[in-house]
Amino acid sequence: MSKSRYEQKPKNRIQASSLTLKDRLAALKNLPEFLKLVWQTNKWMTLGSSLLRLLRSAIPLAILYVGKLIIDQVVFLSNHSAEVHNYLWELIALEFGLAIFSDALNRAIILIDSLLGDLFSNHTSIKIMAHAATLDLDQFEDSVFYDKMERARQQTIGRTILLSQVMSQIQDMITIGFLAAGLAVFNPWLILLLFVAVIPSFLGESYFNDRTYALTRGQTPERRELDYFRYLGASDETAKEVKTFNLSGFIIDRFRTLSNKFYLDNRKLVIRRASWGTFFSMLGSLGYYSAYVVIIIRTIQGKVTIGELTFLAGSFRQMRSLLEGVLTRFTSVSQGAIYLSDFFEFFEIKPKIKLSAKPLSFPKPIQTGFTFEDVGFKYLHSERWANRHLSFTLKPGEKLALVGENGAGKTTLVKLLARLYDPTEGRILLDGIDLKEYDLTELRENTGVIFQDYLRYQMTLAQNIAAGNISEKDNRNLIETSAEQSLADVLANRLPEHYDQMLGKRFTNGVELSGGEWQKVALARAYMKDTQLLILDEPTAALDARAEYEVFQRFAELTHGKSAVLISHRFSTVRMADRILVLDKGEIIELGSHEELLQKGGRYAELFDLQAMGYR
Ligand SMILES: Nc1ncnc2c1ncn2[C@@H]1O[C@H](COP(=O)(O)OP(=O)(O)OP(=O)(O)O)[C@@H](O)[C@H]1O
Repeated sequence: MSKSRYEQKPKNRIQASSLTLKDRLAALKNLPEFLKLVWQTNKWMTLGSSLLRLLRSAIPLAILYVGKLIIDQVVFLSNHSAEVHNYLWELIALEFGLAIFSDALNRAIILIDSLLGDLFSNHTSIKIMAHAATLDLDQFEDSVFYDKMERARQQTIGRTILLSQVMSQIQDMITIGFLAAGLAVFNPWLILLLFVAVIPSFLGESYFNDRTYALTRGQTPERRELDYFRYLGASDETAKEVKTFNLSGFIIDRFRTLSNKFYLDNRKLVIRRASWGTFFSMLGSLGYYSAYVVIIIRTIQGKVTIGELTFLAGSFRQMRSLLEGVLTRFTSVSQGAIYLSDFFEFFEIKPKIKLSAKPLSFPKPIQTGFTFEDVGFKYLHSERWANRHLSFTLKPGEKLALVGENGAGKTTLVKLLARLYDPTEGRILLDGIDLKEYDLTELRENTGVIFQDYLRYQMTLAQNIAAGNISEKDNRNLIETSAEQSLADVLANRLPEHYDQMLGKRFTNGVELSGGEWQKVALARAYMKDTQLLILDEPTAALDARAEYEVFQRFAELTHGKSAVLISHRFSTVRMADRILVLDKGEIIELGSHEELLQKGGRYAELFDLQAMGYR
């Protein structure tokens, strides 16, 4: 079996089990791409936030320096019993002004960050949805892919936090630069002492972040299971079955076991982290007080003034907390940068269905029809053939019914016809040319498929019908005609808000429909497009006998001249088709008209008699 694109190890893949500092630094290379994304989200806000932060980063040094001047001035005045003159008041006013300015800058930065964060989160969510839309059906059916998409999706909030973290990181580093320059003028050794005090704490943080990351990542599949049980246990869609089968005890037990396992795993790590964190923080305080002692001794010796003492002690204290912040934040920034790998990797996943370089236009009308040439198909990760050795032609205008037991491969066949998958072996031709040569968008526009597991959109009736051809969502005439054709118009007339009625129970004023009513609504989608091929996969299973009869009468009239494939277990429906294709274990065992197959006395005749007997 060939390896799928997303199973291969991408170049920038970082293995989760052991994350070294090198890995973390390597992950930082995702940041330029990330910042580009931020820039694309909103240029002006990005620029504004950067400028304000630059300004803000110079303020601590300025305040400390003005503070030193004030204290020196006060000491001078008190030693010389001199008159307080304007200079002191000016300094105090300056410091006051700086404090107010700094506060205003902070608020402006928080404001811009939160707005930019919202926009950024919307921007990336839209990008994820847009990319997911380009991928193939079987990629969604693969759990490896699904986990990756989940991680890319769930990290939306994480990425928004990362945004302000990266910005703050840059700002704090510039502030440290300013403070270090000030400190270096008086005593460069203090800076060295500072680093020695802070680095153990950084290494500790870094180690524990690695463990947390590895743990969280390793838990992704189980977390999905946990989310699923949470949904099963408390959702309108599951409530009915959970109640009648009395499943809540089972669901709660499973949830409890899983969530308890997470709790215990996490608790161990959190406790170790807290203990080591306390120890490292003590080392930091030791460093600070050592420096403090050095400065005090030098002040007593008269080598620095009292003002300088406060300046140095203040600078040192601020630098320590900034440096600790920067180093701690480094681990979360690199953490975020590693999660970004998941995000960017998701965008590296390419659809497997290859588009033709020079796509052909869909033929109008179809000349010779769709021809299956020894087509076989295996689902991803499956060793079994779902379809094999399929050879037949669906002629233009022909109505073909597919018959076969559960799992015989009927739905798979129509998915191949609609090019939701490409055959594993053999070819499907349209008018003698491989289906792969045709423009995929045109192919989709010219084929209408209603699957047995169609979606019940929690939207209005009109929107539910318009889903069949969303470009016509405002074409009320078309929507109403489609509803008439599928018999959904009676329902529309009955609903209080008619076509604007919200369906389903999820949103306010929603009305729940019966199974058959939903099916009529879904069927209306088929009539929204003037397609050349229509596929109905068990479209009438939930309809009552009269409705089914009428639906098919109309279907035959409305699709006159068009090709159609019907899947049904009801022979009253099946017999209306021009030809019937009988599948068994993915292979064709019979093909012919109702009369021909009855005469043949094979599987079709046997199944037909079986059903007919039930009605006698
Ligand atoms: N997404 C999938 N991934 C893997 N295997 C699948 C998938 N869908 C179907 N199969 C398998 O392929 C085989 C054919 O399934 P298919 O849905 O085509 O049958 P069907 O004839 O439409 O059945 P039914 O009458 O029950 O709808 C089955 O054995 C099924 O287990």
